[in-house]
Amino acid sequence: MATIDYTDHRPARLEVEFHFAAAHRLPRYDGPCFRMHGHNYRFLVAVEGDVDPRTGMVADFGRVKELVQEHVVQRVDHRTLNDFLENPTAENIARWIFETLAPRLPGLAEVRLFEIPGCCVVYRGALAGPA
Ligand SMILES: Nc1nc2c(c(=O)[nH]1)N=C([C@H](O)[C@H](O)COP(=O)(O)OP(=O)(O)OP(=O)(O)O)CN2
Ligand SMILES: [Zn+2]
Repeated sequence: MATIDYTDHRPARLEVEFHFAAAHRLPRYDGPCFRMHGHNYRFLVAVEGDVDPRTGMVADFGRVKELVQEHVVQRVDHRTLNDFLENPTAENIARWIFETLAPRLPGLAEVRLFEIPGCCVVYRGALAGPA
């Protein structure tokens, strides 16, 4: 049996993947994305923290899945994103997902959103201002 020193708390990061399909248009875009069109979005939610010595987990994958499904996926899947975001770029969608989850998901570290295969945005919350 492997030996782990459980009193030596170590951080870890978990990531859970989600999908939704939605329509959007970019009202300030000079090109085809100005017109209404759709994407199959994919996003990863990352949670960081110390591994609980009793459970051996940072957070329960199942609890993360429930929270994100309820508060994000069910609100955007098969919807028009412009109904609640004025300019639904990948950057703004990732930020909206992060800010929706942050009060509900302790340890939320990052949202990585793929709008089209090979192109993603990473949002990590507000950057620290000058000291
Ligand atoms: N930084 C960003 N750039 C672009 C965004 C965005 O949200 N953030 N969004 C778009 C368009 O909405 C669209 O999602 C991407 O279009 P495009 O690059 O044209 O990719 P397609 O796969 O749809 O088209 P191809 O011409 O086949 O590559 C644009 N940029
Ligand atoms: Zn688009």
